[in-house]
Amino acid sequence: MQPSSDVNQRIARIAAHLHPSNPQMEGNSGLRRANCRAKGGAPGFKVAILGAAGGIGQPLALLMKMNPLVSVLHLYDVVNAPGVTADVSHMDTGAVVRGFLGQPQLENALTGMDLVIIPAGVPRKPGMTRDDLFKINAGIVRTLCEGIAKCCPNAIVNLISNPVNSTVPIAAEVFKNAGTFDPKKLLGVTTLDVVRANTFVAEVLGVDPREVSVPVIGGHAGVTILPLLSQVNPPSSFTPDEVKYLTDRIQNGGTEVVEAKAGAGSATLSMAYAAVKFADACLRGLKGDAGIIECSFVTSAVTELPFFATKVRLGRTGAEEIFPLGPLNEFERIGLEKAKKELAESIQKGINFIRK
Ligand SMILES: NC(=O)C1=CN([C@@H]2O[C@H](COP(=O)(O)OP(=O)(O)OC[C@H]3O[C@@H](n4cnc5c(N)ncnc54)[C@H](O)[C@@H]3O)[C@@H](O)[C@H]2O)C=CC1
Ligand SMILES: O=C([O-])CC(=O)C(=O)O
Repeated sequence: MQPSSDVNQRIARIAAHLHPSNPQMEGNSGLRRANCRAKGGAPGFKVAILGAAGGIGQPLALLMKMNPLVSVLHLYDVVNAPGVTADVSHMDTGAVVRGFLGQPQLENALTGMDLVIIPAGVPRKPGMTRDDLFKINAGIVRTLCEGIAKCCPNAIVNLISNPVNSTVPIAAEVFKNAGTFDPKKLLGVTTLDVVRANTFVAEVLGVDPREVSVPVIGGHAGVTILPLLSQVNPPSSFTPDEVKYLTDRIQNGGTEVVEAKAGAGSATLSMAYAAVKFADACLRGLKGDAGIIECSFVTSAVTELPFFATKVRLGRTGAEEIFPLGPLNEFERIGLEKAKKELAESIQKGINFIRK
């Protein structure tokens, strides 16, 4: 193992000198862009993706580059950021793209950002739980959040890295230690559970998934993913067999993809779609659009747990209103108790990682 300072110095040298043909990379002179009279300062939001060269990061970068609310897009990773940046920067959409490679460039990647999206970390292989990722991803999330606390403490954070049930508490502890914690601005991304629920419910009902809205509460792993089929919009009824089938499939949607990919990772394309759906909702909230409601795993008092996913209203300052669970049927009440038990342990594990 090389000492990390050596590795960091090597990465900095690579970033500064080995990509002279890539004027979007941090560390280059930028002469070409200056010669091109690049405007800069276009209206819109500044967004960073941390883990931008990964399976989620790349399609997420593509989709965020297409978002008209984004004026500046920073792509950070510990590998392959120059290639992804060069590629995405050629798209003829408004956002200016800049790349950042390795820890020495993390602070520049984060400075001035309005929204930071984090899909950095390792994905599951068949047979693993999301909690099996804790060992590696907890440390990655801690480092990245320390950077956010220092460089863009007011940014909204969309946390994708698993296990979300633990990484969100880790991020909260890091921000508390730094004195920058704003519970409204830390949002665990559970949108893929809602996207899956809408899709599977629409299949059962034989309708267009765009017309279906299923609240999914709790957390983002196994039984902590609790779809509220009694609150589907438009109001729909399901047989007990349908409820069981749908609940199982929604709770195990991630595993379904992990097994189908057979060792090549977990959901990336549907996740990038879900991440962009959620990030776009956050940006519309920041812009001042009214009535933006999404499910998210946030600091919450709707149960006795310190974090819980429910519908939230997104506004200029983040998750401005957290909605209660609403009326649950007997099946959902039993599911809620199971979800809370597992969630309590995962949350505590995240908190302990920073406190102990
Ligand atoms: N919240 C959700 O609904 C979902 C979460 N995930 C999670 O998202 C994470 C990423 O998944 P994939 O993109 O498929 O994995 P991947 O392995 O394809 O990409 C991860 C990227 O993170 C980068 N990375 C690693 N350490 C880093 C660091 N310290 N700083 C910045 N970047 C770093 C890697 O270089 C890689 O490019 C996993 O933890 C996965 O479990 C995946 C799907 C859904
Ligand atoms: O299942 C996984 O490991 C990735 C994930 O969180 C999902 O697809 O929901």
